[in-house]
Amino acid sequence: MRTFIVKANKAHTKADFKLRDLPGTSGRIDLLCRVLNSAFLLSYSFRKNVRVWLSLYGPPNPPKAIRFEGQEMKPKTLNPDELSTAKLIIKALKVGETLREPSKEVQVLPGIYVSNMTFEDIVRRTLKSSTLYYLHEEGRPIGRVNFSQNVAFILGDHEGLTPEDETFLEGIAEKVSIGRKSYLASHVVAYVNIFLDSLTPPP
Ligand SMILES: C[S@@+](CC[C@H](N)C(=O)[O-])C[C@H]1O[C@@H](n2cnc3c(N)ncnc32)[C@H](O)[C@@H]1O
Repeated sequence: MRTFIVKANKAHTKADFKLRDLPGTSGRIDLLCRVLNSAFLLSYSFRKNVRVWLSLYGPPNPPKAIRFEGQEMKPKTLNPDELSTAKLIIKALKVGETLREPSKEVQVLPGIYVSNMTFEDIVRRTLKSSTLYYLHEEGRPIGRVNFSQNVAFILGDHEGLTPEDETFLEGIAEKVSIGRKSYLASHVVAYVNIFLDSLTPPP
């Protein structure tokens, strides 16, 4: 299983943004749509062995967590275009508006869940079943890491993680780098997926 956790510190936690101006009005939910695309979509098929957590901390009701579970999602739920993916996030945020409990998850569609879980909740839950890595430009080169079966990768949004996020991750997530340049979050996810594919012999 591969898990990607994106900490999106500015991403809106209510569907109060304009679909036709996602970058300007949503706290960069456009970036999250592209991450989902890179995490799940193959040409003509879909990665069932992937889970994505979007950890949203923007206004007005942080935190919100949206979990996408590849094993449960119907392949046609996620399409390559950004707008239809943004509509899935909007649906999740609308369902999440009624949630009061801190950690109860509610199903939005098969394989898509929303909750009020914090970034720390997500990380602690993931640690129970996966080795955790923090994707960072200055980390250990990805080619020198021995990956186990269940791996989880944390990455930031357009502004990266905060110093507080980084302090929390110290000692629990090794920093791993795909190169010294700062790449787009969606490109990083695509690269990690393709790199991990290359470690597994074809069936
Ligand atoms: C667009 S980058 C953020 C850049 C931002 N200026 C910063 O200071 O973090 C989004 C995320 O992609 C990941 N990332 C970007 N380049 C990377 C690299 N070369 N190796 C590993 N992860 C990278 C990091 O997790 C980063 O937070």
